Amino acid sequence: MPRRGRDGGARRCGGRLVPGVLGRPAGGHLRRGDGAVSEKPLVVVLHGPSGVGKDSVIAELKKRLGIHRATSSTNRAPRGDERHGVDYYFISDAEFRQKIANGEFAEWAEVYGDLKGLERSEIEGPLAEGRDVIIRTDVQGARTWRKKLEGAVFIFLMAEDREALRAQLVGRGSEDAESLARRIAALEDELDDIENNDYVVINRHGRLEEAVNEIAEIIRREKANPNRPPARLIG
Ligand SMILES: Nc1ncnc2c1ncn2[C@@H]1O[C@H](COP(=O)(O)OP(=O)(O)OP(=O)(O)O)[C@@H](O)[C@H]1O
Repeated sequence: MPRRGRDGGARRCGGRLVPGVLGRPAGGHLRRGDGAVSEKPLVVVLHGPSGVGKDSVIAELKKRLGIHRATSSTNRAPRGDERHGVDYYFISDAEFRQKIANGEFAEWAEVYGDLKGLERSEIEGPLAEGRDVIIRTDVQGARTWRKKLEGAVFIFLMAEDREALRAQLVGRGSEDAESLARRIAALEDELDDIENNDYVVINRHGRLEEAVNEIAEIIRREKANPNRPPARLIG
């Protein structure tokens, strides 16, 4: 895959990643050979370590770009101030299983005893309307989406200091030993996956806007990229 960016800019993977700020301002739409402007709706898959700022970034992107945040469904009950249609679609176990049987999920899994999945309509519906979609996931989800999505852009959101992420997990002090070990293993798994993404964006402390600007720029550029196949679910 081609590298992008200069001056330590966010780069296309394919070798060693050097994250940072995109190297050059984008120009207008890229043009195909026949002169047609390519401006296709995009699917972005965003993942990164726990607490790195995924929700904060997506909330800003929604405000700015109107991108559709793909909302997962679950058979578990809402917790705390979780809201139906915002955090998840909270549906009954029977309804969830019926949707599995109907082939309505693009992907689903049992996670610590709860069923969670993303319906195809959460991706295909907005795309059909010409809207961009962002999927928030974890590293396992990213691995799955790489096989199930064509034309999607994978962004890894990272903190400026990987040691700080470990320290943050340990320092929370709220976890029992088993849960802490699980979270640290998940962190290592996320970090091992960095090179499999198209871009790495750093969310620097106190500089959320820069990370949002960078991702907005990636989206703008990738939507205009004539070499990117139209985003679609495979199968
Ligand atoms: N650039 C930043 N500077 C300072 N604080 C930030 C920044 N980005 C996010 N935060 C804060 O860090 C906390 C975690 O952010 P957020 O919930 O967006 O992360 P997340 O990756 O979605 O977390 P999780 O994976 O645990 O759901 C929030 O309190 C948020 O306000």
